[in-house]
Amino acid sequence: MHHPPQVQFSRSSPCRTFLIVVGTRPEVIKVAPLIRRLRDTSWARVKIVASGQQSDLLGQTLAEFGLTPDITIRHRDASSGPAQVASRLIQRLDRIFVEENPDCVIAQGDTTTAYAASVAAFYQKIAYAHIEAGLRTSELDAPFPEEFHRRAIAVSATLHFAPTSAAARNLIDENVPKDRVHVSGNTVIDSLLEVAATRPPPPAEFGTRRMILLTAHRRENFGPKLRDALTGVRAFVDLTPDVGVYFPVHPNPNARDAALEILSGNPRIHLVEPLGYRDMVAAIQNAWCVVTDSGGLQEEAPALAKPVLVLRDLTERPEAVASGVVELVGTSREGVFKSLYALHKSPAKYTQMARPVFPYGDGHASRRIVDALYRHFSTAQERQDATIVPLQYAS
Ligand SMILES: CC(=O)N[C@@H]1[C@@H](OP(=O)(O)OP(=O)(O)OC[C@H]2O[C@@H](n3ccc(=O)[nH]c3=O)[C@H](O)[C@@H]2O)O[C@H](CO)[C@@H](O)[C@@H]1O
Repeated sequence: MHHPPQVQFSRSSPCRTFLIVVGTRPEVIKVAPLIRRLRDTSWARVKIVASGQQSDLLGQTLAEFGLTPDITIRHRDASSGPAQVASRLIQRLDRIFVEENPDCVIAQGDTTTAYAASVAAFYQKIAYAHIEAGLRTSELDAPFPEEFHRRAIAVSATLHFAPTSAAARNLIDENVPKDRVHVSGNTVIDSLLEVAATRPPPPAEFGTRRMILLTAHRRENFGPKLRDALTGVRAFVDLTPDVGVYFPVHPNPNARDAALEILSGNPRIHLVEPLGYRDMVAAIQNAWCVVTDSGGLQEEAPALAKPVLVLRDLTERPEAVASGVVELVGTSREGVFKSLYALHKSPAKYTQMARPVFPYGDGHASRRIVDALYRHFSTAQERQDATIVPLQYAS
């Protein structure tokens, strides 16, 4: 990955307008550093559209990052299946895109919001920049419906910002033109390193025990798979007195009900409300290991040298698995129990998995994206007028 030059733009450059569409907590965490960098330029006008895909978590995360949406989509219809949300959003975003007439729509990841924004942008012939492009599992329905969203977005996006070279290769293999694919790193590492550097204090319940930081809310795990996986965690913790669990429980009732039923009643297991990002980073930094089905945590925990056991059979993030710091353990009770037991029993295994690795970025992804956006959306004359100042990077 090369370090991009910092571009100082000519004062005479007219602005380009970017509409950034977000709908969920992880999208906000991942676009916040990009919004800040774009707003720091003299040539980009940025507007935030909050899609309302998530209600509370979206608002809380925007507030934590000091972001105020310029446009908020409110949903009178409470039905929340992907088809209902996608169809409502395509219509609403279409109208917004006509009214705002941006030069480019930017969206992140694989949510219904990112997908609906790509369809609406396509119909209005507006450029679409996809952040975190090219992640793929080999199965269209795992994760569901996110894998479909990613693949569909790639068909119509104008610019594809891939976090890794493997993700870029996936896109090129799908015939995305090479010059539209940029390996930027994942912007989540920009957010993570910035917050981690402030050394936020650990949550009160952490104490001195070895704490498992647990999160689980993937739609394809809801039901028996999630219950099995949580039962494996419970059995391990009941048998291992020096271990505890810290579980910020997702508000989705499918996740919440299973968590309360299976994990309540052990004083070493703490079920807590979703954490703000600062508290979450502190929890990762102070955890013994992370057990999760989340995508973001597979990217963050390796950078903070924490072993990750993934409650899935497949991952679109093979890089950290290949480094030996992330293990796919599936969702069977025995599999989850055995993996935790092995990590606890073998200091050599733990040391091998508790190494800092950075396959997903170096904290400078947003700079690379801003630089590529400038190169794409400026004219040759504007570029000629601009002064290019190489950035000094800390080693
Ligand atoms: C299928 C898949 O992998 N899709 C992913 C999915 O996101 P996810 O699975 O990563 O979603 P979550 O687990 O909800 O969020 C994670 C983030 O939230 C932080 N966090 C968590 C709990 C908490 O209490 N407080 C917090 O602050 C945590 O540290 C992390 O940064 O959609 C994204 C958007 O498109 C995609 O990028 C991404 O591929």
